[in-house]
Amino acid sequence: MAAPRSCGLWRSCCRGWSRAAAGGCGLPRFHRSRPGATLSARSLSQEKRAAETHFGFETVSEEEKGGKVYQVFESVAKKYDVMNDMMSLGIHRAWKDLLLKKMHPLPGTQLLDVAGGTGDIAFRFLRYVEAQHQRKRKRQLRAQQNLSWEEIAKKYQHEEDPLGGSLVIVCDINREMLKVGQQKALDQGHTAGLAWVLGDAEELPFDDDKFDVYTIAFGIRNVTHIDRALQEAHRVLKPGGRFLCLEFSQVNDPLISRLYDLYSFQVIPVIGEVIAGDWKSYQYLVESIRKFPNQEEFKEMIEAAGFQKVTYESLTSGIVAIHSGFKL
Ligand SMILES: COc1cc(O)cc(C/C=C(\C)CC/C=C(\C)CC/C=C(\C)CC/C=C(\C)CC/C=C(\C)CC/C=C(\C)CC/C=C(\C)CC/C=C(\C)CC/C=C(\C)CCC=C(C)C)c1O
Ligand SMILES: C[S@@+](CC[C@H](N)C(=O)[O-])C[C@H]1O[C@@H](n2cnc3c(N)ncnc32)[C@H](O)[C@@H]1O
Repeated sequence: MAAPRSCGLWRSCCRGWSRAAAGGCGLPRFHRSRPGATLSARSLSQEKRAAETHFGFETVSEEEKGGKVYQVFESVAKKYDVMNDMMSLGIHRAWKDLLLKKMHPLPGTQLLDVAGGTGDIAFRFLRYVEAQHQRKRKRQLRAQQNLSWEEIAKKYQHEEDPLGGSLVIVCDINREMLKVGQQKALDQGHTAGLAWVLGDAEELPFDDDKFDVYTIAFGIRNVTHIDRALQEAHRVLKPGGRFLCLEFSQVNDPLISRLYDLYSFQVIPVIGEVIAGDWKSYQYLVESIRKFPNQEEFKEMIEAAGFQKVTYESLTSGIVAIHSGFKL
């Protein structure tokens, strides 16, 4: 795959995006009944239940959820980065750095960052591979004996790709989040090795076996059908490729858990209201965290999607966890 030089927005033709952007319409794809099929009262009520899901603590239909999630991120996009620093006192940066450390990408890595939003993982990836590439080049130069200074200077001047062929695609369902990310990329001078794609985690607009690494940070909690997003992750990874997910998880220490609940429910929505004028979106954030499966349950879901050697590491007493798996 050739590394795109531009960081323009590729609009995917994926149906999922247009449905969510339009506020949710269309039939749930996996719970449709066959035309003409007669359903007993019991199976009818089962169908109804199956098409329901949650949006925070609220019960909503599966069709509604995508539109509601879209509105949340459309609303918070402009204040998203500042809110994260404020609410987490900058701790989210350390969690994201740890994700990159775990990934340890080498020059040439093709990364798909799903629900990539404003590009935090993508920019870290670019900085990481660039530093790796520099180190490799220095090692090679040191290993070569008897080079003249002209030869050394030439090697530095003719560095055609500082990323060594690496590429990151940021894929997100929300146009506003991507717009903020693109502006950040310009401000931080990231132009090469980066592409932005509008697309749904449940229906990725990419061919099979394309990427070395798939990441999703604080994104999978918002997806309507987590199992479908995991299957899509498995499909687009190359054999040998790695899945990495950074997500809120379950706090295991009872004392920390009480303080955490207090902070989550009493402080976070207030900060949301004061800084972003948006209580509801931050209430959704803390509620959606409580609805997400714990470390072990999520590990099982990743395994059910076909990943092997699935492991996880809990960070900050389990407030978040990084799950890892391989397509073998
Ligand atoms: C709409 O959807 C979203 C919007 C977004 O902006 C972001 C996301 C996705 C999230 C990220 C990208 C990550 C960054 C965002 C967050 C971490 C915000 C979510 C935060 C929580 C769910 C709570 C946990 C927060 C932390 C661990 C960060 C550190 C915070 C503190 C140490 C607390 C600071 C203390 C004060 C400000 C004092 C005032 C507090 C009170 C009076 C309440 C009582 C609180 C305490 C006594 C201390 C708090 C204790 C804890 C947080 C638990 C223990 C902490 C540790 C083990 C370190 C998105 O989807
Ligand atoms: C909390 S943000 C995370 C952004 C970024 N990964 C980070 O760590 O800062 C969640 C992102 O998930 C995106 N999202 C929600 N549902 C999605 C879906 N079905 N497909 C792709 N992205 C989705 C949202 O638009 C939003 O940008």
